[in-house]
Amino acid sequence: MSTTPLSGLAVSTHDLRKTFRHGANVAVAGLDLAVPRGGVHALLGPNGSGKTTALRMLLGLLRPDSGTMEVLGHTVPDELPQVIDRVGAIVESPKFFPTMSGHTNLALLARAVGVPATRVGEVLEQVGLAARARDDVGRYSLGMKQRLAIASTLLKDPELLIFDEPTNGLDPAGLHEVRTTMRSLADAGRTVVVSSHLLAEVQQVADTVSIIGRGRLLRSGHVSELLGGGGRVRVVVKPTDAAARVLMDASYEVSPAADGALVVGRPGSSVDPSAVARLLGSADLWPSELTVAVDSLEQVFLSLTEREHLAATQHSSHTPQGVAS
Ligand SMILES: Nc1ncnc2c1ncn2[C@@H]1O[C@H](COP(=O)(O)OP(=O)(O)OP(=O)(O)O)[C@@H](O)[C@H]1O
Repeated sequence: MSTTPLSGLAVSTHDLRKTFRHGANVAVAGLDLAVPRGGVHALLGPNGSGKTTALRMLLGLLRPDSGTMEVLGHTVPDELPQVIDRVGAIVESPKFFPTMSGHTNLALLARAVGVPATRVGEVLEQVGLAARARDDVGRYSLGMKQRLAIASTLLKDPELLIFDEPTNGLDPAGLHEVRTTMRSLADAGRTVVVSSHLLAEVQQVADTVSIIGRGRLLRSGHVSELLGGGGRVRVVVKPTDAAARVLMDASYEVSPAADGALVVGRPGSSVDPSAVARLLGSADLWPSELTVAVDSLEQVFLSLTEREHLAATQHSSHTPQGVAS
C-alpha cells in the first residue's frame, strides 16, 4: 500500500448533485460527505436514496450535474487518473469464470492490470480464501465469491476501497465472512467505504457512518456516538416517582421511557450505572433492571427521516401558492 498522511479525509463531496431524466429524477441532491482516512465508513440509506449514484460519481463512472468531490486529496473527476490506482471498488457484481479456480481468475486479472502474479496469493490470503484458491469458482458460496471480488480489488494494493452493498443477497455465514474481511482490511490501515441499507450490518462493521436520505446527508459521525444512547442508563425501579426524585436531587436528568422505565442521564458526561444503583439502594429503592441505554440505528434513522419529511411538509405548506390572474 502506498503511503499517504493519516490525517485528512479519504473522500469528501460538497453540494454534489445528480439528476436523471432531464432533472425529473433527483438522485443526489446536494450531498456533503466527509469520510475520514482509516476505518470502515458506511453510507447508510434506504433503497433509492442515492448511494450508488454518489459512489459512481466518485469513481468517474457518472458525471455530476454540479458540486465538487475529492478522493485521497485529489479533485475528481479531473484528477482521477492520478488517484485511481490507489482506489479499489466493487460497484456491481464482478464476473468470474466459474470453471476456473479463484487463483486462475485472479491471475488473469493481475496480468490484465499489470500486477505481478505473486500478488494473487497475497490477496487471496488477505480475504481468507487461500485454502480454497485452487477450487473452481463455480463451487464457491456467495460469500466466497464476494470475498474473491474483494480480493480482486486488492491486487493493486489500494488504500481506499469502495464497496456498493457488498453483502446484498448473502446468507448469515456470507455476511459474517464479508464483514470480517472488511474489518481486517480497515484494521490493516485501509479506508473502506461501504454502502448499505442494512442497519444491523452498519452497526456491526462500521466505525463511522453517513446517513443519507433522498440524496442528502442527514447526519454523520461515529456509529458509537449515534447509537450510544448518550451515556445514559435505563432503570426499572418502583416506586418510579420516588426514584426519579432521588435521582434528580443528585443532579441526574431523568426522563420516563414508554415502557415505564426511567432513562437517566447527566449533562456533559456518561452515567456510571453502579453509581445509580448505589444511590437508589441507599434510598431503599432497588432496581429490578439497570442497563446502558442504546438507541438503535433504525430509531435514529427513522427520527431523522421523519424530521426531514416534516420539515419538507412544513416548507411546502408555507410556500406561497401562485395566484392565477
Ligand atoms: N441511470 C439512471 N437513470 C434514471 N434514474 C436513475 C438512474 N440511476 C439511478 N436512478 C435513480 O436515482 C435514484 C437513486 O438511485 P441509487 O441507485 O443511487 O440509490 P441507492 O441508494 O443506491 O439505492 P439501492 O440501495 O436501491 O441501490 C433512484 O430514484 C433511482 O431510480
